[in-house]
Amino acid sequence: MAVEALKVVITRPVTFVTGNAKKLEEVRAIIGQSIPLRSMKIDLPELQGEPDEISKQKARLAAEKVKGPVLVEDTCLCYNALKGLPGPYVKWHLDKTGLEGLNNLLHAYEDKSAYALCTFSFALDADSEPVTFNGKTMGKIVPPRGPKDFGWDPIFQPDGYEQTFAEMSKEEKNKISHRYRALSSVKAYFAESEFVFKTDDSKENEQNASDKSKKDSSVENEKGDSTPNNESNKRKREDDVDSEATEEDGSGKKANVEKK
Ligand SMILES: O=c1nc[nH]c2c1ncn2[C@H]1C[C@H](O)[C@@H](COP(=O)(O)OP(=O)(O)OP(=O)(O)O)O1
Ligand SMILES: [Mg+2]
Repeated sequence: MAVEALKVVITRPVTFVTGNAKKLEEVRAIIGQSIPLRSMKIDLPELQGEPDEISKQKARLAAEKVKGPVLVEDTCLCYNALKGLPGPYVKWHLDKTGLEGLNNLLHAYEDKSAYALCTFSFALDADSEPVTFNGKTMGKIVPPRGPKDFGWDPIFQPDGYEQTFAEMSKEEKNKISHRYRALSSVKAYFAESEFVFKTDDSKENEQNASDKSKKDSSVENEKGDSTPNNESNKRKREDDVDSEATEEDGSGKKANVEKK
């Protein structure tokens, strides 16, 4: 039948590939059960270019490693006075100069307005062209306020709010964030798509999810954790995904997509 013929059966959950445990936490909270999702910690290269291209390229690299359907995202913090910079390079600025440095970048400018931009890409497999989804939240850059457990949250105050992202509850941030907005489009895409998930390891995913969220919240700020292969890691950032969510999660399984 014509309708049947358009369906694409996906027999493995979508693998969200990230090295950042805080992102993963938010993605899980926002996506809920709407898309079968597992996670894998791979530190994909920090690429250069326009946000959509960076995100698409991340998806291609992730799909090559996972050999199955993947979701990735790249996050930018864009200052209007600096024509969108630091943008995708915010991670380096944060790592090298911290929140104060990110704030001082705007010292010479009146205009403190900025936006947070999240760009997700989904790739069915390494040979498929990734599909991209954007979400943007407008705000301004302020001196740091609130807990410092996730990136530049303490210096970003969204428009219409007196609190920075860091000062808000997770629930509140997840209702208005760049990530939430981009994921709304991701969810709509899957809801309207021809994809039918027939995964048989949903139990395993639930297990992964609850294990990880427990660990993520308990390892913050801790250095030198006890993960066996961690000794050679130079510095484990507080927002790294727990290395337990390793490549073991998804590799070694066979073809995941079959067209009807
Ligand atoms: O909602 C957010 N609130 C505050 N800070 C955030 C947020 N989302 C990402 N960030 C930080 C993490 C990194 O310093 C940079 C984005 O870089 P980005 O390459 O996308 O993230 P990442 O390398 O940590 O993880 P991934 O392995 O998914 O690439 O902004
Ligand atoms: Mg990255």
